[in-house]
Amino acid sequence: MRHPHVKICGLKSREMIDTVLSCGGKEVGFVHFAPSPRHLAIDDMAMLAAYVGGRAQVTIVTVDADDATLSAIAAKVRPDTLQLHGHESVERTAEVAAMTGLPVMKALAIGSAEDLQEVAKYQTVADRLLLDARPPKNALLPGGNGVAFDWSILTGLDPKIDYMLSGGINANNIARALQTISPYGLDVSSGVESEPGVKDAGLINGFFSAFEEAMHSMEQKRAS
Ligand SMILES: O=C(O)c1ccccc1NCC(=O)[C@H](O)[C@H](O)COP(=O)(O)O
Repeated sequence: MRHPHVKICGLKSREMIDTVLSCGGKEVGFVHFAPSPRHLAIDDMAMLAAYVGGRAQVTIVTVDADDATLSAIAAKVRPDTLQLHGHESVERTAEVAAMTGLPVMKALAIGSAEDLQEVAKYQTVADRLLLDARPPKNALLPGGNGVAFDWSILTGLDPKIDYMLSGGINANNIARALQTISPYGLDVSSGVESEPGVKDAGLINGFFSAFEEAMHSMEQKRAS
């Protein structure tokens, strides 16, 4: 049984990075998208990435960013992964990977079984896929909205395709998510916030406890 790797996204401070690392988080995400309450300037992301210092993977979230922005992120922040969370086409995704030389994670919105066709297209050019909920109507952000989708849709996915599950995951639903599907990674943001953009150490600890408990009880069930 695989033990998914957890990414906590939208971190903005050293203190919260420390909390995530002490809980066993393997990846941290910084958001570079001005309308987001989690937005960070490139220099601030570079400072926090240096603070992480290889203790976890660093992923930078961008939304339809231009070449100059992506090049500046690659040069100054030097993340492990660039997350493309906008309407980047298959061609643009390949272009960004070639231009920056960085592994690219393409976020795809999932709302129905038809959306799995997009997964098949993008998995040929993206190093990783993040399967997220469709943003609610009139949402200002394409991600980080705290909404979940029907995870059972993903049971129709080719089992050879690795993906990170995202969208509305929290301490209360993580057990159900893991009973439904087996992603290689989990991505959490709003579920560990006290208000949009404000991470909460208690909620981060609570999420990791619920995650480990869910894994433990599934492993015990398998063994019995
Ligand atoms: O989090 C944001 O503010 C954000 C803004 C613009 C594009 C993407 C954004 N977040 C991307 C993420 O990877 C989130 O962690 C993911 O959508 C899950 O968020 P949530 O449903 O809040 O857990």
